[in-house]
Amino acid sequence: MKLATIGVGNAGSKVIDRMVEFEQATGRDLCRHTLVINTARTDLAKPEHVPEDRRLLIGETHKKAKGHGVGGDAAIGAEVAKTEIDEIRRIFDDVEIHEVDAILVAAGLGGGTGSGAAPVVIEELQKMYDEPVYGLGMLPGKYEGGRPALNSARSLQSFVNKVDNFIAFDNDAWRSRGQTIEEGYEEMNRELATRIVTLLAAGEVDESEVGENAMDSSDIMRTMEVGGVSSIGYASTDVDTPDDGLLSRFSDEEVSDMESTDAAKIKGLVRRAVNSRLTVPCDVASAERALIIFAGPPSEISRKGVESARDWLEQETETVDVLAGDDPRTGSDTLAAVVLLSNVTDTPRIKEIQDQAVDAQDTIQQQEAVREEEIESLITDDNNDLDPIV
Ligand SMILES: Nc1nc2c(ncn2[C@@H]2O[C@H](COP(=O)(O)OP(=O)(O)OP(=O)(O)O)[C@@H](O)[C@H]2O)c(=O)[nH]1
Repeated sequence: MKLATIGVGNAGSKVIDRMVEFEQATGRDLCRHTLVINTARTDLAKPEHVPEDRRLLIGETHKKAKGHGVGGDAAIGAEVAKTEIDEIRRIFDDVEIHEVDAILVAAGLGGGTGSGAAPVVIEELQKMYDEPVYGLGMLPGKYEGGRPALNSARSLQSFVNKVDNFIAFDNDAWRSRGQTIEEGYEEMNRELATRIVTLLAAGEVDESEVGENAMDSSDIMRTMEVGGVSSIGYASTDVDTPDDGLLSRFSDEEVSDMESTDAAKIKGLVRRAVNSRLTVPCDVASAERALIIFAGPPSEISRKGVESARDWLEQETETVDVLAGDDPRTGSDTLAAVVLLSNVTDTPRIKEIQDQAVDAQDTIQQQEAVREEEIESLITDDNNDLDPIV
């Protein structure tokens, strides 16, 4: 697939930056256009792989943002994006839309810029283009507290209603002990970039000289067209590509045994991808559609293995809509299986965030009411004998 990628806010921009890094390191060419949008000048300087002229600062003249971010206030994030929508639209004008199959908008949903501005950007993109717009959202950890949970629960509604498919990443599930927050985010962003690029870069070449089992962009888009929330599984293994003539040295029986081992390896890789940490933990059986991509040297991708892996996933997901195909990467020293579970409706973490958000909203409302009473009582004398000057 060929993508235009847009990072909104700090987390969204960092993930897009890591995607570009990963695709360059692995010889892929997924992100044909990149753009990052932020309300904080310092955060806008962080990406290492996004050209200077593809970074847009919004809210510089807003009385609260002033180029320093919106401090977690999603309403300001949305307001700033709406006010500067002409500027945002102008920067999209440079995107040669016929060169891309889809647009991906990434954001951390716990902050103010990502949660507030990204849905405004998505709404505009949907008006401007016919191509699908996908969302990629990082859900805040429970430990971050009520405000990020409230931002993300509300922003999730906007995202899912406006995008063609929303890929979720749960920071809680990916948190490791013994790391600073920055180290943790760095690792998460690399893991996420690996999954997204391995998935979406399949079928990026139009005139595929490779076999008929190659996954096509339209297959990926078909799996995602059901909308809702999606999760991604991934597993990889190192490969030792044998000499081409190696098999001829073995008997037919030996070759057949080796093929069964290869098939078992392929199936095992897919089981590992689904049973290890998904981008957002979910009940696999609640997926509406699924897709498996094998990225690696063609000689490592056993046909029998692909078929049995697909059969296995059909049973796990309880759906017949499971596609499996290759992304041949000759010369690659890894074989990866990436599994897209599209429209998963049973994701406990989203329920948890909503509960935390409702509690936070109640607390905020109560605190506001109490605060007004307390200020009133502080500035009023006991018998209310005094009047304000103006
Ligand atoms: N996975 C991941 N999540 C991050 C990272 N940085 C921040 N987050 C998450 O994203 C949320 C939003 O943080 P930021 O992206 O810094 O905030 P913002 O959207 O720029 O908004 P403001 O800072 O309020 O202007 C946080 O609550 C975290 O949950 C990151 O590098 N990786």
